[in-house]
Amino acid sequence: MRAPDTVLPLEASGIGFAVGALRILSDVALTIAPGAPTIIIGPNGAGKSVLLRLLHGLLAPTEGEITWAGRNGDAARRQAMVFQRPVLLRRSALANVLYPLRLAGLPAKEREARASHALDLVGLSVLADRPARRLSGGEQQRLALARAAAMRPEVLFLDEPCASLDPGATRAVEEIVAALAAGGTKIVMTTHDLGQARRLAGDVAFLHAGRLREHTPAAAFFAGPATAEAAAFLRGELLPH
Ligand SMILES: Nc1ncnc2c1ncn2[C@@H]1O[C@H](COP(=O)(O)OP(=O)(O)OP(=O)(O)O)[C@@H](O)[C@H]1O
Repeated sequence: MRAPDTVLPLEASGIGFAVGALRILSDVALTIAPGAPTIIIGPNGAGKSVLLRLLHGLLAPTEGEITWAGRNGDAARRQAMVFQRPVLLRRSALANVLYPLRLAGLPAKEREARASHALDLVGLSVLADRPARRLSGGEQQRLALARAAAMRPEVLFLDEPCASLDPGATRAVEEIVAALAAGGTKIVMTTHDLGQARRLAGDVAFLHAGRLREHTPAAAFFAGPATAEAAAFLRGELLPH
């Protein structure tokens, strides 16, 4: 059950990110509300990963501000992120899921119940004792999702979670993402895969050249994007920066 003290909506107001003279994101205003997944799409180099890292708090914006439920500051305990290439400990799959739960100070019984449930959710219960780094790429990504899910985040950021996975492993990850979303976790995810965006998105944020060009409900976006750039992107055309 969702705690009443939600950290959503997450609001980015006029955020920008620059490294020296290099401007990576400009003037992004985006509200992330509870509900079906928010999918961030756009061409290579558009700034999708940087935007996700800013929202997650791994990077600090050089302009503008980010608030969680109208408050400034750290909502770190209520959100988690899974990266394109999961970083796993040299331990068993189960130990990888248990580790952050221990760091969070949860009692042993709770840790074990959550880890077992999370491994079950991603279909890895039978591989619980296998060294995590010996799992296949798809299994490692599912394990990373289990580890994040076990923390019961309200918001889960996923940066291209299927980038190096084959279609079968991709479908498996999508099913987990859909199950988490159905259970009330707010998913915010970047992807290159338009089919995946169509399958999962409640709303779509389209980034191009460091600017947020559209943020609309998915059905409206795919039926007819409002900008010429998004229309060209959907047609598979290369976009100039
Ligand atoms: N710390 C940094 N210093 C300098 N440039 C950076 C830094 N982080 C990102 N960039 C640049 O900012 C731009 C946006 O990067 P980002 O990874 O967000 O793009 P993306 O939309 O996720 O692209 P892709 O689809 O290829 O993963 C790129 O040109 C990248 O090289």
